[in-house]
Amino acid sequence: MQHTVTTLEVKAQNQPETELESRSVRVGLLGGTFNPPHLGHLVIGEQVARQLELEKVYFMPNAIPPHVDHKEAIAAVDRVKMVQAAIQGNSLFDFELAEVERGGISYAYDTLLTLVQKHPNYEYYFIIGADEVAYLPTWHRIDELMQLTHFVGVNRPGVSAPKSEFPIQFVTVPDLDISSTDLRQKIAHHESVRYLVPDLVAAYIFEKGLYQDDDRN
Ligand SMILES: Nc1ncnc2c1ncn2[C@@H]1O[C@H](COP(=O)(O)OP(=O)(O)OP(=O)(O)O)[C@@H](O)[C@H]1O
Ligand SMILES: O=C(O)c1ccc[n+]([C@@H]2O[C@H](COP(=O)([O-])O)[C@@H](O)[C@H]2O)c1
Repeated sequence: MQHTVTTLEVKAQNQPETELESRSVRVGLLGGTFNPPHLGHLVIGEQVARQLELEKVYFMPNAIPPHVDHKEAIAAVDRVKMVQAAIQGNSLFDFELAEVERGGISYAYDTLLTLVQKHPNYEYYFIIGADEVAYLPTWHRIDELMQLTHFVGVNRPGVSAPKSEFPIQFVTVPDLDISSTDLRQKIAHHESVRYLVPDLVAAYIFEKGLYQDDDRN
């Protein structure tokens, strides 16, 4: 069963919302399952924010990723807490809980409709890895989604240079060959994940005993 987060215990950690609300702002959105979040996510968030001069990058854990054959992720509450731990200390980073609070399959189109209504002065840049760029044509209501957000593609090791029929902006980031899948396997096999995930995320994983069971990874 997928759990949803119904209460938001932690307020946005950085700039007060009121300050951002009063002017037009370019913000990044890094959607993901974050099962678990890792250094690859942080590097792409930082690089895109700096290179495109975004004011914030919102890390947005999904509820159920819209893939037919996805493996069940761990509880949303754990993924949210790991994301919050991962982004600590970077004033460019914040988090967005629209998808876990909504629950169900997290179609980006539904999310952006809500976010654009909530923050009419935000210009969104949805960040996706090269692996996801190829699937963009299959995204739910992609043509309408393109009217609600820009897309930013970033390179990812092992994935050939992506091309897209859509007007995507590409940003080059340092290659980090890290994936959540690989991390889950490493943890189950008692291999080191140090310097692959932030220390606070590793501490959370081991305190909660996450990803120990190989069958669920
Ligand atoms: N090392 C990386 N380099 C570039 N992009 C990445 C990297 N890791 C993740 N991304 C991108 O970040 C977004 C969120 O990723 P996600 O949470 O699914 O992590 P993941 O490592 O791809 O997970 P999994 O291995 O479980 O599929 C996706 O658009 C993905 O392509
Ligand atoms: O809206 C869609 O149809 C859609 C299809 C595939 C992926 N996404 C989103 O893209 C982000 C990256 O996906 P994933 O599976 O790599 O974590 C995440 O926020 C997903 O919810 C969205």
